[in-house]
Formats: sequence, C-alpha cells, structure tokens
Amino acid sequence: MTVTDILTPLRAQSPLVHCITNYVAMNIAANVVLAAGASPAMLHAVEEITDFTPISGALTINIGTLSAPWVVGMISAAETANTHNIPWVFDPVAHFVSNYRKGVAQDILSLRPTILRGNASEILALAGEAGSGKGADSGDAVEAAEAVGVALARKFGSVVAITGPVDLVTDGTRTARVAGGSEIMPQVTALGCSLTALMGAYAAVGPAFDAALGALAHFKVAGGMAARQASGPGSFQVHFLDALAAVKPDDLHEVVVA
Ligand SMILES: Nc1ncnc2c1ncn2[C@@H]1O[C@H](COP(=O)(O)OP(=O)(O)OP(=O)(O)O)[C@@H](O)[C@H]1O
Ligand SMILES: Cc1ncsc1CCO
Ligand SMILES: [Mg+2]
Repeated sequence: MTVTDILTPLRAQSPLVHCITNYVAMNIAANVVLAAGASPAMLHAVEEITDFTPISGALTINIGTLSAPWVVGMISAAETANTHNIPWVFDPVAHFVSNYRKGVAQDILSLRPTILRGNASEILALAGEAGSGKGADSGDAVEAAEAVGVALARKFGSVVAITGPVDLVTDGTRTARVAGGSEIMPQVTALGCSLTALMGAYAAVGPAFDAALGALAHFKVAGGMAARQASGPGSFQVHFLDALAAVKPDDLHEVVVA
C-alpha cells in the first residue's frame, strides 16, 4: 500500500488544528504540528468551543491530564466537530488507570471519532481486555491489539491507529503497517500525543485512512532521521523537530511495509 500525498496540501494550506491535549504534551505537540507544516492552537475551555472548533480544520482530544471541567470542553468540542463535519482524533491516554478516566474515554469514543490513536495497551483496554500498560507507556505488542483495533473500527466507524515498534492502521477493512522510527521515541514523553495532534493536521486535508497512514509514516521517517543525529533522548527531540520539517512527501513510502 502506498501513501497518498497529503503532506503537500498540508504544507500548502497549513490547516488550523484545535488541540485539546495534556499539560505534558502541549509544548512539544504544538512544535511538532508547526514543524510538520500546520498551525496548532491549544485550548480547552467549554466557553470557547462554539466559536473556535467550527473554524478549525480538525480537532484532537487527548485525555492525558484530564479534570472535570476539561471533560465538559472535550465532549462539547467532539459534538461540535460532528455537527460541523470537522474531522477529529481521539487519544485515550492511560484510560485504564482509573474508573473515572475509563468512563470518560468510553463517553468520548461513543461520539465516534474520525480517527482513534493509541498505543497497544490503550487500544486493548478500550475493549475491556486487560493489557500490561504502565500509565501512559505501553506494555503490549501492537499485534496483540490488532483484532481489537479492527473491531473498534467497525463498531465506531473510526480509523484506528495503533502505535509501537511497527504501527498498524485499520478502517475495519483495509490494514497497513508502518515500520522504522527509533527505539528512542518511547523514551521521549508525549511523542504519541504529538502524533495525535499531527494526525489532526493530516485529517484536515485528506481522508481519514490516508491521513492516519500519512501521519504515522511522517513520524517514522522523521524518527529514523533524528536517531541518526542524536546522542540520546534529549538531543533526539531537537533533531526530531528538524527532521519533521525536512521530510519530503516521497520519503513517506519507504516506511509502509504492508
Ligand atoms: N520501539 C519503537 N521503535 C520505533 N518506533 C517506536 C517505538 N515505540 C514507539 N515508536 C513510535 O513512537 C511514536 C509514539 O508512539 P507510542 O506508542 O510510544 O505512543 P504513546 O505510548 O501514546 O506515547 P505518549 O503517551 O508518551 O505520548 C510513534 O510514531 C511510534 O511509531
Ligand atoms: C507522562 C504523562 N502523564 C500524563 S499525560 C503524559 C504524556 C504522555 O502521554
Ligand atoms: Mg499516549
């Protein structure tokens, strides 16, 4: 399967991406979206949703550091996106760590995100399967979550992206895998959250499956480039932003393996 070139229109249009994300991810996610070529805005107050979500090219919702007032904003933003046909991406960070978070994740999922993006432990737990996730970090293999990913895609009409050493994306019928990147990537916090934000930018300019695949490939290519320059997780972050900006549309085909 080849990657449809959505990166060219992404950079040409630089879509506005409304990101509701966590305190850990806000800065790096905004920098990732900018480096790739789009325009992020981080806001979550329910009072701003009716003005802001409809003028955005896409919405992303990440529950990494949630609290009750934020949840009201998240639900309102997802409903507003649905009303206005704005694509939105859901990242159910560590939703299995508390009953509260579990319930919030199911409430947001029931609103049928355009794309669901999580690590293998998060995707497994959405279907009630006990995995080995440790907080925000995955303890499960992507392959172990594949069947659940396909079932969730069919149930909610979402494209499901499961990340790890080899990423998997499915719409319930088609499946593609993306290899590459670097073992340093999970050692840098909030890179998955940043990928969710970038997926929003891709979804603003292309169909959901192609958008998810394009964003996954963009991360893997940039991760590989950055790892060749970096001497550890710290310098990796700097090189990763440079690499995201340097990636060319044709580079993305190299990492799609099936
Ligand atoms: N072992 C690995 N080798 C290569 N790439 C990896 C590896 N683990 C993760 N990645 C890549 O790192 C990026 C983030 O995926 P990951 O599964 O770590 O997200 P996450 O657990 O949600 O992260 P976070 O919650 O810290 O934001 C993806 O692009 C993924 O392909
Ligand atoms: C470490 C961490 N804790 C809550 S959100 C987050 C960022 C990675 O998901
Ligand atoms: Mg995550």
